[in-house]
Amino acid sequence: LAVLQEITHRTSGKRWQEVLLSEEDEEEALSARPVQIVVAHEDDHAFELDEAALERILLQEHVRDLNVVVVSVAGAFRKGKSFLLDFMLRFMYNQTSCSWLGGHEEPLTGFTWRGGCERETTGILAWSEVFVVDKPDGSKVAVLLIDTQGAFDSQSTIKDCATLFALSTMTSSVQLFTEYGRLALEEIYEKPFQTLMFLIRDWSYPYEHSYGLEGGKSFLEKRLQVKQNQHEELQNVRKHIHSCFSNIGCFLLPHPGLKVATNPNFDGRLTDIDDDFKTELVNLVPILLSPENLVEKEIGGSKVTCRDLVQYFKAYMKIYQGEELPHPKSMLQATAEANNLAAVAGAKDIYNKGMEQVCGGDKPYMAPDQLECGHANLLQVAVKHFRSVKKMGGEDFCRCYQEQLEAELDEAFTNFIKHNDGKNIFYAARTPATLFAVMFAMYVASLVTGFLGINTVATVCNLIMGVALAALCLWAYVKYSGEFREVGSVIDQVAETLWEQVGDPGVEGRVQVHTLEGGKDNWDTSLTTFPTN
Ligand SMILES: Nc1nc2c(ncn2[C@@H]2O[C@H](COP(=O)(O)OP(=O)(O)OP(=O)(O)O)[C@@H](O)[C@H]2O)c(=O)[nH]1
Ligand SMILES: [Mg+2]
Repeated sequence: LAVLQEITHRTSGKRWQEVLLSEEDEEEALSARPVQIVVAHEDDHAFELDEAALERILLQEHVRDLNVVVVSVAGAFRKGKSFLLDFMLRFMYNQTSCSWLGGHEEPLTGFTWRGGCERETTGILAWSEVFVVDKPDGSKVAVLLIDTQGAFDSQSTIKDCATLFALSTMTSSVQLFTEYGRLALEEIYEKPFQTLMFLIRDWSYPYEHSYGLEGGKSFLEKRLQVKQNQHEELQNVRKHIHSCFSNIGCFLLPHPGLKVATNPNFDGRLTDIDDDFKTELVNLVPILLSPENLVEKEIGGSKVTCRDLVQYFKAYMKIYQGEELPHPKSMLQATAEANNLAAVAGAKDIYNKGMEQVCGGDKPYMAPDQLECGHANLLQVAVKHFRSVKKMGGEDFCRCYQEQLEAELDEAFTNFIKHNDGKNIFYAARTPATLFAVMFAMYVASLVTGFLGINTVATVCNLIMGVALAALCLWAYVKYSGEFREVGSVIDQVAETLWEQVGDPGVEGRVQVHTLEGGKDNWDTSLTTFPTN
């Protein structure tokens, strides 16, 4: 569920306090701390995705295949976004307890927050621990909390703000967001975004609209009404918002009290916060985060897993690298691209897991034709999975990615073959056997030529025998110690070439043919005896 975005709005002379938009997004975490996943470079106003940090969080074994619920907070700077997120963290850590709000004297920690008028959070941060939650329907989901740089501060350009909004909420500036939503609608006929929650802080008119969700609902209905005499742009924004989100809500939060707002020594402890605020906070956070209310992130009508989310992040980040704000169409294209890449990653995972079962590291050597058979089956399963995932971008676009998938699986198969061959002790013994054979041949040759009196040839034979012996000793040392591995592989290569020239070309031939022919579903096992080339 929920991205929260603050916007300040003035209508009919009244200040519409800070509004926090809540929507559904993405992410998860590692060892309980905020991790910078998008770094903001101040000098050139560029943003950079820390892919490694993102992957460390999202590709953890226990969460990567779970559908993700991303709760991210976006909005104007200095409005208490990080502060609010820290209460969400408290809920996530203690949700079974009714006193999840924490001890009265406990300072508030988690995402860094502070008082003052200078901005604090820059770029985008994710909580390193991804929470795994059991939903009432029995499914498990991964919940990721995200904090974003505040908008409209004195150092950021409009593009910076729009980029961050768009990245964290996939919506950012209303124009970009609604426009994107409209394009996505044309293609998939479903609402592209899930939940949008406006959170209005410091609400001072409870006598007109009461605090909480109900008051927020009546207030929002009034504000989102489309009226005939409204400017067309205002009308469009209102219509678009409804057509883009499956669920729109609004929550009115009271002022937290003067200590929170003005005391420089305030450290977040509950005793310093007004009771009204705490009461409403206890109502608000479960609306966003309790298991029955968690809404999984969907893109193009399909639920997104943590693994998929990495692809989406990369794709969206890429299109924001340019000088200009991206056209909504390129955002849609990026979504289609990430859609397909995510499906490729999922299919590859199925293949790799399946192959691990068939011929993983702890499995003994298996006959090449059985291995090929396993590969052909899993290739089919993986491609079927890829095709069954709902994707945007059309058939031709999808076909390119299917080809990419098939090529990558063939490459993976080549590695599985090598790995399997490595388990064959006869295969492993090829180098010493060849060297022994060379030594023996040279020994016999030197004896014969010495007997016949052709001493030069005999000397050369002896020399070659000596070289082969030295190579054998060196090879044995490399294999034993693991040092000078390059020298070891040169010796292996030379021995392999000799083996191919004189010995059985079958094994190597099979590997070679594979690389050339890989990808065919109905593998012809008779290829195993094809000669090299
Ligand atoms: N008036 C008011 N102040 C609040 C509220 N919530 C938090 N604050 C205060 O707002 C100040 C800023 O909090 P932060 O959480 O650092 O704000 P932020 O939006 O993350 O700020 P940036 O990271 O700079 O964008 C702190 O002093 C909080 O005590 C609220 O609901 N109303
Ligand atoms: Mg902050």
